[in-house]
Amino acid sequence: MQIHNLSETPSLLNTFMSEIRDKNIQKDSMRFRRNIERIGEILAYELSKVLNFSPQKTETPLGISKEYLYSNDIVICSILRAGLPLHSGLLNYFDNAENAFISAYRKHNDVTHDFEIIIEYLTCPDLEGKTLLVADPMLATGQSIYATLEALKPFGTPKETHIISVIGAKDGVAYVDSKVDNDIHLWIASIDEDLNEKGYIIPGLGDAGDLAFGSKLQN
Ligand SMILES: O=P(O)(O)OC[C@H]1O[C@H](OP(=O)(O)OP(=O)(O)O)[C@H](O)[C@@H]1O
Ligand SMILES: O=c1cc[nH]c(=O)[nH]1
Ligand SMILES: [Mg+2]
Repeated sequence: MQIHNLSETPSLLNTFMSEIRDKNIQKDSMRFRRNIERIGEILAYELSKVLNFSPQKTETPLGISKEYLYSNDIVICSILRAGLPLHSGLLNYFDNAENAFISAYRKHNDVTHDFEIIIEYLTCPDLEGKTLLVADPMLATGQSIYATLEALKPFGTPKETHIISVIGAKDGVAYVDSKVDNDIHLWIASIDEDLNEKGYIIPGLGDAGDLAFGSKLQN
């Protein structure tokens, strides 16, 4: 896997990262969602640099300009729920992308303190020859992302695959790296050191789905 860890180069992104992690600022759920969306916009811009570009003529009021425009057919697949604001950010920049949604969530067992990945819903266009972006803000153990990539296989073979995430745990990134092909890209804003016993990223930010959309009853 080709890992692009944007925290290696300090930028404006750090301001948004600091706000989503801050235990007081993150309580403003509208700001939290918008910051995840803004991070999605930055990740979209960064990954756009490795797309395929071809020259196109643009007629200005005064002449002809040559622009290099990307020609990839993009499909954005987001993991519910927490993936939704990240999805919006990506879609803000990739105007004509097709869209897929999957409900790969972690079902916690309060007795064993373990969880399993449950996939109940998946809607996806044809992926054959397309550029697939799989978006989830939190890459903790990496099991949700990996389960999603496996679940998408019957929909066709993408030309290229990019995983888009905001915060990953070192071990989760290593897990995904061990499971996927070398040519898959990971675009991520930060890779944190640890995971706790409940599978939360440390220092991380807490529960991204709850911060964006409110707490849920366990089922
Ligand atoms: O890398 P993993 O260990 O698989 O964990 C990451 C997953 O956990 C979170 O979802 P969660 O189950 O909390 O669902 P939610 O989005 O509905 O809150 C997060 O959004 C990822 O999908
Ligand atoms: O730290 C974590 C891990 C998984 N999901 C989250 O929302 N946060
Ligand atoms: Mg959650």
